[in-house]
Amino acid sequence: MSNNPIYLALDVPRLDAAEALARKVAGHIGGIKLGLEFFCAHGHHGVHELHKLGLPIFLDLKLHDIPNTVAAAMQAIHVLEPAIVTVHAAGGRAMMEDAKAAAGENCKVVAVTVLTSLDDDDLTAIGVQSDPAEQALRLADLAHSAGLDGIVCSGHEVGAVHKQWKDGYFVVPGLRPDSGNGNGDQKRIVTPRQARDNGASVLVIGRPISRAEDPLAAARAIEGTL
Ligand SMILES: O=C(O)c1cc(=O)[nH]c(=O)n1[C@@H]1O[C@H](COP(=O)(O)O)[C@@H](O)[C@H]1O
Repeated sequence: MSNNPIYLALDVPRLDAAEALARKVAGHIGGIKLGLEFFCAHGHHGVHELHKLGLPIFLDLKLHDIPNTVAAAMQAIHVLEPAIVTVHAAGGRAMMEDAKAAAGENCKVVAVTVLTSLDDDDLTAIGVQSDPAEQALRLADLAHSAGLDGIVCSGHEVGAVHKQWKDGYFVVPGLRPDSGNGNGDQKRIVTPRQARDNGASVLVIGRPISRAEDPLAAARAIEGTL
């Protein structure tokens, strides 16, 4: 497996376009992240097609349901041999324990803590009194004690989480290489280099590569900053 921490988020609607993009930048990424948009549109077939590139697949399904349902969903994706799968930490300890127990032996299960699209006000609006940093730490603790491999958080929190969970596996999205890139819907952003320096294991990058005028040049440039 490559040491390159960049996982390209293939949030593009067409399968042929997703394949072409991944093929173009394959030498400058360490894996491919297939999320809800991709999976809802292309399902197992799409994942099988992308496997042909020979890169590790991160299946970002953000599972969040009762433990029995999440465990069954984990079993249903075994055949896709994902390297990483996401669940929501807010699903609770039992859900995370059952998700991990149902996962394949070589599959890391990581828990989303606080989405990078949320800020303090958004948390208040959903009844969370803590700020994103406190909430991410609390949910990281819960994920750790439930036996998960790691968590998903922003580059702002990953340093503190890393301090208390030394051998955790930390997935960091919400990355923008420079101020020229629009933040879009992301509210808690850092640069890929900052995330790496703060202890990220995986850097999830989508639009800064997929929407770049020249995706290959963008991927190369980001890789060069690490
Ligand atoms: O689990 C994720 O990957 C994820 C968690 C999170 O808190 N924020 C977040 O942006 N993501 C994903 O990371 C990717 C970020 O995409 P860009 O903002 O285009 O780089 C998307 O595929 C999101 O679904």
